[in-house]
Amino acid sequence: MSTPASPPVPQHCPTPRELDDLELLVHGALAPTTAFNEPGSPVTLTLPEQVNAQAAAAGAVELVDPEGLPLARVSVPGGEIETLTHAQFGPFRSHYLTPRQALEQYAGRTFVPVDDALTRAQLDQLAEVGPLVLLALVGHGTPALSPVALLRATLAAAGHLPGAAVVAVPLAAHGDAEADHALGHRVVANYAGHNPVLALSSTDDDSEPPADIAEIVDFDQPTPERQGLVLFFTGLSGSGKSTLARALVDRLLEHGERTVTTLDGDVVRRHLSAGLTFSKEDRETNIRRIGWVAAEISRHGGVAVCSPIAPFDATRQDVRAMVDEAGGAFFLVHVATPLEECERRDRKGLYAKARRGEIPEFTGISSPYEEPDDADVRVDTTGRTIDDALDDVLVALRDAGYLDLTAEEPTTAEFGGRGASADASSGGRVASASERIETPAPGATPLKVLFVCTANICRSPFMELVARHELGDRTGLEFASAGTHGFRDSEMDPVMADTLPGGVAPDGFRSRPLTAAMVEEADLVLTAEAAHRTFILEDHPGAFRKVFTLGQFAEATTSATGLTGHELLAAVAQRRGSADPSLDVPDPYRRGPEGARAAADLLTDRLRAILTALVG
Ligand SMILES: Nc1ncnc2c1ncn2[C@@H]1O[C@H](COP(=O)(O)OS(=O)(=O)O)[C@@H](OP(=O)(O)O)[C@H]1O
Ligand SMILES: Nc1ncnc2c1ncn2[C@@H]1O[C@H](COP(=O)(O)OP(=O)(O)O)[C@@H](O)[C@H]1O
Repeated sequence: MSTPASPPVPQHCPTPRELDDLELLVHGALAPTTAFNEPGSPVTLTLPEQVNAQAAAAGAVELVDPEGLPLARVSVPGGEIETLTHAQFGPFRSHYLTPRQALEQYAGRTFVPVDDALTRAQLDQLAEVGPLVLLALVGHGTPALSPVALLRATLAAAGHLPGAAVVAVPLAAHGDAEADHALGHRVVANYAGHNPVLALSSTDDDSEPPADIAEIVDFDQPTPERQGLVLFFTGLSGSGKSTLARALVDRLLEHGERTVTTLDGDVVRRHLSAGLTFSKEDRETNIRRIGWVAAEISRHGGVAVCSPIAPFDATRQDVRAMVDEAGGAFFLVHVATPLEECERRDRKGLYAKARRGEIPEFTGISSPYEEPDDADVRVDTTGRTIDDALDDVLVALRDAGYLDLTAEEPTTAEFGGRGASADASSGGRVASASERIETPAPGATPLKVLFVCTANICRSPFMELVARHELGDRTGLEFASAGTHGFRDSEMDPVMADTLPGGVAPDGFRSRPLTAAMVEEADLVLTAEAAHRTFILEDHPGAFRKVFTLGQFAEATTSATGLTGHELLAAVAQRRGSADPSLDVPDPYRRGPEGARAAADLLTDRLRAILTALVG
């Protein structure tokens, strides 16, 4: 009879703190402690419930590094360690010695524990001591500098102390100052053996590190203007997350000093999280993916603007921790528009469907939304303009010391010349902003205007045909149109065509879907609705200076009197208002002759204002 197979030993990747502890344990640096979870010891290993159950059944767990390399087998219960592989990767790996190796190589030297960048005064103190080993205490959670920066700074310090060696010791922080102090003593004593240990005198306030070390510190601790930043909007569907995030991204792009990545809930679900459902588990996966990408962006000093619902507090905390670990700052905006208002807006008709039971697990209706109590700012958008609501976010961002985007948009030189005010502090930005905009002489090149609606059969052909009729080609303006979801080669909708003014025939017109080349080629893109503008900017964020809704552009031109053509475009690009959906021209398709007439009137009014402004 064959014996039953023993259950497989589960694998587990420990936290960075536990990995550091593992390395010290297998190096004998924590002697006499040689195992995890000894009574009263801060050196603990916590296994997730499921792994723990499997490990208990198998009698052990295999600890792997983040890439899956098996490092050690740990008995469960017991915590005794059998080494499988020593850690092989990580910056400056060759400096990670065991106490035994350090003692063999550096017998007779003075051992100096280092947990911060050394100052000139400390270097002067050490220069008197003789042969040294600098023990860089570079475990996870080092308070002053990141582990790799502390090691770099210690290596740089060794460059100031002829003959000094550097040994890296992954002594992590365990969140208990007293226990960590005792642990530090023990580890240093194990490395130093019988050799002398020198505790550095606490840093003299006036003494700074030398320039090469200061540079390493600066790089590791970027000023708020250079630190990566994750702006995370959370709130119910329809609360205004995407709208505010989009407006904020515009401001960031206008500011021009940061790289910006947008991670909108809907957009992420079409790409990064395609296929995920709205179950609690899938929502958590979705948010952790967003958090992971955002954290990586922040690691490299970028700004990530995220706007998912993110209904669960624990997942938002996970994202905060990921960003924190990556050295970025996490700024949480709670778009706290109440459910009643979101449901009243119901832009996508989803609340109505959810109420009818057609969408299960709909946030706020049949799935929970946990309100954050750790938001940096809380904005209820009810009854407020987008600019007004955005202002709350901008003020909070400024007051928290991250970014100041509250200043008026920089004014162009052209506007300045016409009496608009630009204070001295924004002078530099005025110049750079106007330099970025190409303003060819009026008349030098035709100005290409592209009208966009959904299917390119009602509103956008109306605009194209009427604009051409009113102005013709003689004014140096060219008109075209396309649809965000347009069919190819359809005729203009006959009901809408009936509203065309006398003398304008729809005969030769055929619809076409919008392409990237069309957006690229146009000098000005005018959309019927804010949603069309959003659609375009999602794929062409850099086009934000030339894509406007018709209503938005018409409003903006009223304050740019005296300018025409390309100059007018440049000016509006600088000081445009928001794409407020209340300025949209609603879709007349299948709304009968009355709907068509209403749309035609609205379009004609706005078009006249715009054409008059463009040609002067
Ligand atoms: N069941 C259910 N519950 C909530 N929302 C739903 C649901 N089904 C589809 N949608 C649409 O998906 C958008 C929310 O996706 P998110 O990825 O932001 O949600 S989550 O953070 O994973 O909970 C959300 O978009 P926003 O309105 O932009 O928030 C909805 O349009
Ligand atoms: N002050 C405001 N801030 C943001 N959105 C507003 C505001 N007032 C009205 N709205 C409207 O509310 C809707 C919010 O939709 P959206 O930004 O897509 O929300 P979410 O991304 O949270 O689902 C938009 O139609 C927007 O125009």
